[in-house]
Amino acid sequence: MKKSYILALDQGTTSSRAILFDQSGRKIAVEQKEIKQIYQQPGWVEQNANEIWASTLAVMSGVMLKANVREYEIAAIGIANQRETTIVWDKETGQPVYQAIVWQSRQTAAICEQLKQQGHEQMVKEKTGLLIDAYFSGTKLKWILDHVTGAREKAKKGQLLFGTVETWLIWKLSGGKVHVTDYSNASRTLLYNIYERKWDADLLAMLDVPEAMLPEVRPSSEIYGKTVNYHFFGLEVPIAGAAGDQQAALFGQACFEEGMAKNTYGTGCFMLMNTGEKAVTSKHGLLTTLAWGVDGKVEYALEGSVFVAGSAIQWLRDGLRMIKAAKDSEQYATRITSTDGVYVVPAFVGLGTPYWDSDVRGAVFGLTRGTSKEHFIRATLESLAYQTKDVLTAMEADSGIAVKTLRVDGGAVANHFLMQFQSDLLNVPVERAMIQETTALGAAYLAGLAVGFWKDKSEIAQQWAVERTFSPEMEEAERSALYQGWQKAVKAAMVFKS
Ligand SMILES: Nc1ncnc2c1ncn2[C@@H]1O[C@H](COP(=O)(O)OP(=O)(O)O)[C@@H](O)[C@H]1O
Ligand SMILES: O=P(O)(O)OC[C@H](O)CO
Repeated sequence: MKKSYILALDQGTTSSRAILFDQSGRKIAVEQKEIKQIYQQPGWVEQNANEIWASTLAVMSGVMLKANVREYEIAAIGIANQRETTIVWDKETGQPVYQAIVWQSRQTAAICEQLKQQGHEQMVKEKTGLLIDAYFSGTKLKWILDHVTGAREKAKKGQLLFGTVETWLIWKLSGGKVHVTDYSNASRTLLYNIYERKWDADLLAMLDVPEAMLPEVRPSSEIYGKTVNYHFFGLEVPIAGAAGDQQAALFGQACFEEGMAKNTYGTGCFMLMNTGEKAVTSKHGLLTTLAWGVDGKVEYALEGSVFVAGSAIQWLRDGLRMIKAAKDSEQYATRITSTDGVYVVPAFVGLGTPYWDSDVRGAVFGLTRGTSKEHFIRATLESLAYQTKDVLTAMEADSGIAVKTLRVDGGAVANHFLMQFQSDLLNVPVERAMIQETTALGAAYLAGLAVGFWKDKSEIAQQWAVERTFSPEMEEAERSALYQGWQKAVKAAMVFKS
C-alpha cells in the first residue's frame, strides 16, 4: 500500500494540531483542539501534561477520520512543539509529578535572580547561547525538583524523567520506550552546551539536576522509534522528526540559506535567522540557538523572542471582553486611521528580546478622553509589529545582514491590517507563505526526509510559495514618529516594575 502522507503534530501553547501533508507539501486536513491554560498565581502559566497528550492523540485520530486516511498510508510522524515547557514524570507509572510549566511562566524569576547574583551569567551565555531567564527549561526543572517532595532523590535513581513537550509525546507514542529530544529543543533547556553538543556538567551542577533524568539528544530528522499499536494506530508508524516549533517553522519556510529569516506570530512572536554552521554571538539581546541537525550537519540560528503577541489578542477577547473572536480585532482596528498616540506595551510576563526584564508588566500610554475601544484594540495589534521591529533591528545589528524581505507565518498573520502595518513599520515586504501552518510543515519535512518521502532540502525549497506579499506604503516621517513613540512607551513601562 502506498505511503502517501506525513502526519505532522504541532503541539503549540494554545492548541494541539494534527495536519496531514502529501508529497507536494499540500495540506490535506487539519484537526485542532485548544488546551487549557492554568494561572495559579500572577505571572505563572501551567498546563496539564496529560491534557497535552490526550489532545494530541485526539487530533491525530481526528485528522485521519476527517481525511479518511488509514494508518498504513502514513509514511512517518513529525513533531513540532511549544518549546521550553517542562514536564517531569514517573518512569514506571507514566504520571507527571507536577503540571507542565509553560515557557511563559515566571515562577522561577527568583531562582534566576539568585543565579545572576552568584555570577553565573557569563558561563551560561558561553555554553548555551542563552541568558539566565525564567523562560528556559532549566530553572523550571529545578523548581519542580525543589517543590515536589522526594523528586530529586527519585530523579537521581533514574525513576523520574524530564522532557520538553516533544520528548513527552515521543515517550507516550512509543509506549514509554523512547526517551529522546532533538538538538533544537535541547538548546532551549539551559542545560545543554550548544558548542560541544552535550549535557553540561557545570550547568547540571548549577541547577542541581541529575543527568539520569535527561533524554538522549538526537538529530531533528531520524527515526527515533515507532508508535505502539495499542494507541490509535493499528500499525507501528515511524516517529521520524522533531524540532521546537520555531525552528520547525524556519525549516517549513525553507530558510535553508545563511541570512534567511522568518517571523512567527503565535502566542508569542519568534524571529529566527539561519546562520548556517556557525554560531553567532549576540550583543543585542538575541539568543544563539541550534536550528536543527539534518543530513549529518548541525546548523545554528539567531533568535529574537517576544513573549506576548497573539496572546495579547486573546487578552482582548477573554480578559477585557472587547472582542468575541481574535479575528474581530481587524474590523475594530480599521474603523480608525490611527491610535492617536495610544500605545499598549503587553509585557504581561516581562519582556524578552531585546530588553530581558522579568519584572516589567503591561502598560498603556497616551490615553485621552477621546480614547475608544477601537484605539485600544488597534494599539494592541500594533504592539506585535513594534516588538517585531525591536527584534529585527537587533538581528540586523548582530548579523550585519539587512533583511530584505520577511517570511511570516502563525495564527495572527491572517490579520491583514497587522501585516500591512508590519511591512510599513519595517519598510520591507512581508511575505505570507502559501501554507500558513509552516510549523507543522517543517515537522513534516523533517520526518519525511528521514524516511525518504522527500529526497533533499532542495526539493523542499522548490515547494515553498508565497501566498501574498504586503509592501511598505508608509512615509518615512510617519514610520519613525510612530516607532519613537513606542520606544518611549517601553522605556516608561520599564520604570514601573511589579
Ligand atoms: N485574525 C487574527 N488577528 C490577530 N490575532 C490572531 C488572529 N487569529 C489568531 N490570532 C492569534 O494567534 C494566536 C494563535 O496562533 P497560533 O499560531 O495557533 O499559536 P500557537 O502556536 O502559539 O498556539 C492566538 O494567540 C490568537 O489570538
Ligand atoms: O506555541 P507557540 O507557537 O507560541 O511557540 C512557543 C515557543 O516555542 C516558545 O519558545
